[in-house]
Amino acid sequence: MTLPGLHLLDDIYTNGPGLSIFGRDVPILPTLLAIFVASRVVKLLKGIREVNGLTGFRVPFQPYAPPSAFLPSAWWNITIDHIWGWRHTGRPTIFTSNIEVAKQFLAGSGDQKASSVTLGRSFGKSEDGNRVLEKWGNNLVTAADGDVWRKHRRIVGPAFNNKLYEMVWAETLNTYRQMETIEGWEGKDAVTVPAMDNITTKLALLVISRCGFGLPFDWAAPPVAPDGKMSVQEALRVLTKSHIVALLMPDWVRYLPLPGFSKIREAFKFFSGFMESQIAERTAEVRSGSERAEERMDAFTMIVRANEQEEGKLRLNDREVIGNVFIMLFAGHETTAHALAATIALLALHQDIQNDILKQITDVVGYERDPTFDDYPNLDKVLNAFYEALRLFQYNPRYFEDPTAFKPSRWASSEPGSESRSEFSDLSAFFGFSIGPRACIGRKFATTEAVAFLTMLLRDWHVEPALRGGKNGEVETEEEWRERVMGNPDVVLTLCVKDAPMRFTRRRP
Ligand code: HEM
Repeated sequence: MTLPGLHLLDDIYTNGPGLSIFGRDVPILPTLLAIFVASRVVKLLKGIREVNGLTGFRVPFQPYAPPSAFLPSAWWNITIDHIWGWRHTGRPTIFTSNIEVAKQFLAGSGDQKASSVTLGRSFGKSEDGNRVLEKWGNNLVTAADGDVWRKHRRIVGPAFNNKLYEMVWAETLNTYRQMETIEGWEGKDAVTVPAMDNITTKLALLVISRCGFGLPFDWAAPPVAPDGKMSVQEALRVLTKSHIVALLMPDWVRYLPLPGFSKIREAFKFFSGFMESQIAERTAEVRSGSERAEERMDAFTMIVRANEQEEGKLRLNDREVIGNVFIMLFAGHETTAHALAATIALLALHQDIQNDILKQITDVVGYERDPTFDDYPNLDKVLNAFYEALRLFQYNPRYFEDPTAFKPSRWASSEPGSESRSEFSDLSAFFGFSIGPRACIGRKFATTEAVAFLTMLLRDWHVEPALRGGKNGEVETEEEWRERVMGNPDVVLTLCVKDAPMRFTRRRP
């Protein structure tokens, strides 16, 4: 290949790894490095110009994307740990805890054009940062362009309706019961769970599998299908567990002979084929107007159904359908699981709040029947605890009095029983699900699951921290437990509490 003045491959093939630029021999690696550095500097300067020199961080790489994700957190490299480290500062930057600034970015149309009025450019989603989430196909989360986003939202939006939330409620109750049976809680007066997150992660995976994908998985996962191959449930589990590797690494890395990679490879291949066959099956069902298609209320089938009603450019192709179904797993699984584990850990540390919530549960539902989705608006104290646990990763004292305190009551409204009361009639200070048109589409999915699970769990079990015994028979204090479990969260896809050891004592026979 010959470019004017640059004879790159010619030289590598004929003279070894040298490079000739304008007739001069230069070493290849330093030259490529210099080109890379120069390109980053140009990008950085362009970025600073686009924000009109707004003060803030000047970093050479897109946070969370490679190579930033693999480099240590430092003043020149922003990672998720960085944001956690600043949680008390409330300092306005591009990574901001200032709600007014955030609103300028997030309010407006899907591509956030409104922000351009103030900041001199369109602040859409970052293509670099989101590319890793497109492994399975373009989707709602990654769509950077407003028209593309609207196309996805038109198809995916209708799937998030009350029928889906009723299904989420019912499946959460089913999963709770399976958990009690299979984890051996039944018939016991007390149970110790070494890591709460393991339970909530499994719960969230099963609920999303059933309600998002329409796959009726069980708590007891058979790793091998009857034909001896990897089961669908096992493939999904492997993909979920390995998603950081799977997402951040280029595809070819999966083919390296490294431990565990053959399983990831097998799961990827297996699940891609499985999803394609599922699309074909569901499309055929929807087209034939079969009873089965009418009965299915899962998000996947609803997306296929909505897509069937579109034509031409407005239709999603198969890869985009898979992308949208799969993104629910990444957007809705860990997030819900970690927030739930944190809520349970915080309730264990605040017995008074736990008792107050229990009182509401028993007043609304009693002990004789299962809670139903109709109870959801009246279980606002349960929901507020979940919101407050999410807020504890957002500490700006300008908006929250006593910001480090766990106070679910700060979200209470004066109108008991109204649907809006726990849905933040005053949304202005709550950013847990983001705001504006790109806010979380799965918010009610997550809150429905959380309220159903917490209602069942807290009605049956009293929750407290499982304190660790020391060498000389000393037992750690609750404060030490809190610091150990919650003081320095892990970063997986999102922030999460460390393994939270919990003790559950049965409240009634
Ligand atoms: C506690 C649980 C959850 C939290 C804290 C959460 C948080 C968020 C946040 C902050 C965003 C905005 C992201 C951005 O601007 O880049 C978002 C978007 C999104 N979330 Fe969630 N989420 C949760 C649960 C779910 C669930 C259960 C689902 C699906 C079943 C889901 C699906 C999505 C999707 C598809 C988007 C993109 C929306 C769009 O761009 O139009 N999330 N979520």
